[in-house]
Amino acid sequence: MYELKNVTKRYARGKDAVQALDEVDLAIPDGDRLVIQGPTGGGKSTLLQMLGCLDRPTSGEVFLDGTDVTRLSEARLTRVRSENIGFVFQSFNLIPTLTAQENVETALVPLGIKVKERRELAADALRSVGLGERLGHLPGEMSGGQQQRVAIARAVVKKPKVLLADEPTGNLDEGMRDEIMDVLERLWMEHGLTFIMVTHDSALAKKAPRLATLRKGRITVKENAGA
Ligand SMILES: Nc1ncnc2c1ncn2[C@@H]1O[C@H](COP(=O)(O)OP(=O)(O)OP(=O)(O)O)[C@@H](O)[C@H]1O
Repeated sequence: MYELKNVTKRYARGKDAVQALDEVDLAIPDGDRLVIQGPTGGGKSTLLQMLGCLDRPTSGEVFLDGTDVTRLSEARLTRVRSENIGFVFQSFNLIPTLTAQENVETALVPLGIKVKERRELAADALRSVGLGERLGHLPGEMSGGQQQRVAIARAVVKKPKVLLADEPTGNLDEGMRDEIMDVLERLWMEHGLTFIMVTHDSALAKKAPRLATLRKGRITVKENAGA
């Protein structure tokens, strides 16, 4: 469960400041599926960074399961992130010299899981996204859709509570977009994840049960009865 209270984020830009988030209040219950959209520069990625504990607000509070994460030390914040939060980005961010299995394993290293178990968990996660035959492939030997599935396996292998996705289909053609969304929706249903996705894709936004729109750092949220 997330609760954002009065979250403001300002970035310094030369002598000026950019207000990327402007007094955002937002509650996200466990197991929610929330899509965030809005014009470019509206603050979507900044909001995702706050939710992902990748950055701190200039002011305001971000509660994750009752703890104000803005007050945690860097070390505790890193721990919260590596245990609870999986990320999927538009650019798959895989390590090109590591195999699919090794890429997925990297998410388990900070959790102190032993090598043998890491390998097994990574293989299971890759099978769950339909890549059981590709464990030893390098990213460069896979299609964009397959690389994104590796990135999804890496995000969910630690069984996080929360999955954050920033334009996960932005680099993919339409066929692959549907394939990736099917994988994400299945994982959301199977694992009871809280799934928060930024997308410019209005077809995907229409399917979301809850839709947040960010414009000039200000948020509005509406339930999507048609989804
Ligand atoms: N690290 C930074 N330093 C300075 N300004 C930043 C930084 N990150 C974001 N901004 C500014 O904050 C505002 C919000 O940016 P953000 O990336 O959150 O928007 P967005 O809605 O994700 O945009 P897009 O759809 O183009 O990805 C923009 O004006 C952007 O230029």
